[in-house]
Amino acid sequence: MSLKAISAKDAASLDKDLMDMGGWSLDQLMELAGLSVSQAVWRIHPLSAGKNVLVVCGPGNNGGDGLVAARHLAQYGYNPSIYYPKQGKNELYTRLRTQLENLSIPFITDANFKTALGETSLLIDAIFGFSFGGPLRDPFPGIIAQIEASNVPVLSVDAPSSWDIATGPPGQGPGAGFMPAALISLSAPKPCVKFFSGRHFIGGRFLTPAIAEKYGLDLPKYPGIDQVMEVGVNADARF
Ligand SMILES: NC(=O)C1=CN([C@@H]2O[C@H](COP(=O)(O)OP(=O)(O)OC[C@H]3O[C@@H](n4cnc5c(N)ncnc54)[C@H](O)[C@@H]3O)[C@@H](O)[C@H]2O)[C@@H](O)CC1
Ligand SMILES: [K+]
Repeated sequence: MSLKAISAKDAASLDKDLMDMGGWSLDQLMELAGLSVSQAVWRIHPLSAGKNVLVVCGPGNNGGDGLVAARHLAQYGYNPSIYYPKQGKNELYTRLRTQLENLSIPFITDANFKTALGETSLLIDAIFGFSFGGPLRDPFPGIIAQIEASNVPVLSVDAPSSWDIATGPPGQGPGAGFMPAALISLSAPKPCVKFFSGRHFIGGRFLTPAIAEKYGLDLPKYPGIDQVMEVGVNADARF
């Protein structure tokens, strides 16, 4: 199955429509987005495959999705840890951080990132989503390069971080060889999905038929009560 993609501009506009006209708050959308990320983890990396999950969060809402996912993962029995090198200003992130600290979920330091990378069995890339625009600014070139050089399987949230949302991986430098093992697109795939090979999921079960029609999207047919649906698998998939 392949779902229609949405541009970065339309994805931002869709979120704005949901919040300005649809009665949604950002907290609600992020909660469902993060919940779907946690369910994708359960699918590709059950507890029996390893409980340590390193969640790398960026400064925007993609990072917020990672914080929410980490909370759910802890409730499922995983041992998430968070690397949050540049916390954004929105008070929502502070509240999400408090929720995680109250579950004793560790926030690791810059100095401990390399060690944490060596100790995890899965990395969630919640660094950048559809608002990313290259080139990478500090401290992210070094972080992406370390993730790329590691053998840790990665689940990317909404887009592989460092990839241009329209044109995919950068031609050179950090991210040029970055290929996450799995990707969860939120609401709809972004155009860069055509450069991705691996297991592909869709999540963010909150679109209405009217919104889907306005943006020319497919409404995913989520089975039962699932918040996530697998939409494609490439022969190279590493899970
Ligand atoms: N409808 C949906 O599907 C929803 C999507 N959400 C998430 O929200 C994301 C979009 O969030 P945002 O618009 O906050 O943006 P992002 O989280 O994609 O990134 C924006 C942040 O990254 C920084 N940044 C951008 N380019 C950079 C570069 N080259 N080097 C260093 N830093 C850079 C910006 O300064 C900003 O702080 C989506 O991708 C998705 O993960 C949810 O949280 C809410 C609902
Ligand atoms: K990402």
